Amino acid sequence: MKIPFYKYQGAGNDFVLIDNRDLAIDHHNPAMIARLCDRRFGIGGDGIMFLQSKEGYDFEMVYYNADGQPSSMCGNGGRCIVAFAKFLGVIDTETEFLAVDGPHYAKISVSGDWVSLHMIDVDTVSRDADDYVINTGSPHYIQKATGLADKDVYADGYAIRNNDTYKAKGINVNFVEPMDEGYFVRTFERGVEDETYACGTGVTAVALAMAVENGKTGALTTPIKVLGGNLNIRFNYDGKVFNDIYLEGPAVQVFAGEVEI
Ligand SMILES: N[C@@H](CCC[C@H](N)C(=O)O)C(=O)O
Repeated sequence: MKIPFYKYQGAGNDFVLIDNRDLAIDHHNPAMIARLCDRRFGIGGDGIMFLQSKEGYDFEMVYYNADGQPSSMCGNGGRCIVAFAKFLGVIDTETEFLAVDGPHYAKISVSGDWVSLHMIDVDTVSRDADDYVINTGSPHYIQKATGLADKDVYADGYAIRNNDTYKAKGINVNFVEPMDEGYFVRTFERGVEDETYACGTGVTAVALAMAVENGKTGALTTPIKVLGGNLNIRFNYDGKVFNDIYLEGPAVQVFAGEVEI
């Protein structure tokens, strides 16, 4: 059967988007999902999302990683599906939708290509030696780096993601270096098993870790440059809990088509 699809990217983190409000597509099919995300044999993407109806919400976000497996929250995916919902006429400029980690509020620009996404509160910051481990909807490892532009992020990220501590459940690995008023971040993503051009829950975790690292509290804003563009994270931190966390950045439709499933 042939189905329509849309391709979106948020700071270079790219996704296949499918309108499944009529539940015509049975997406519990890892081989099909992995084939659609394959960059040579499919459409190509770091993940795929199905927009579905959900009582009490504007819509539900059903997310799969490129490996075909359902996973935890995708921040850039969340921003892209909000842009998709606006494109479909499901929402106007504000929304409350349901994702795997719970309800999310988001606001989208009138032009439809800039999304500010409310993320879950965070009350736990763990350490692994000098590094940080934080769950912002997905699990993240954060390590400071120097010379990040030239770092072998695949090799170093792969080694941490597959060490004895993290191998079974997996973890996303973020390397961070100060830059201008904010930071430069590169991420090795679980479920893609490679470096991606951006990771929304990842840069959010980095911003929180750097607040702890630098002893900063209050209303904070952290601009972050990634391989695919620029993202911004706003939040409040009282020294114990991070709340009112917003992940902000571009969410753009790249092309549309039909694909055989
Ligand atoms: N790219 C995402 C994260 C997607 C989930 C991740 N690969 C995982 O399985 O933990 C983002 O923008 O947050």
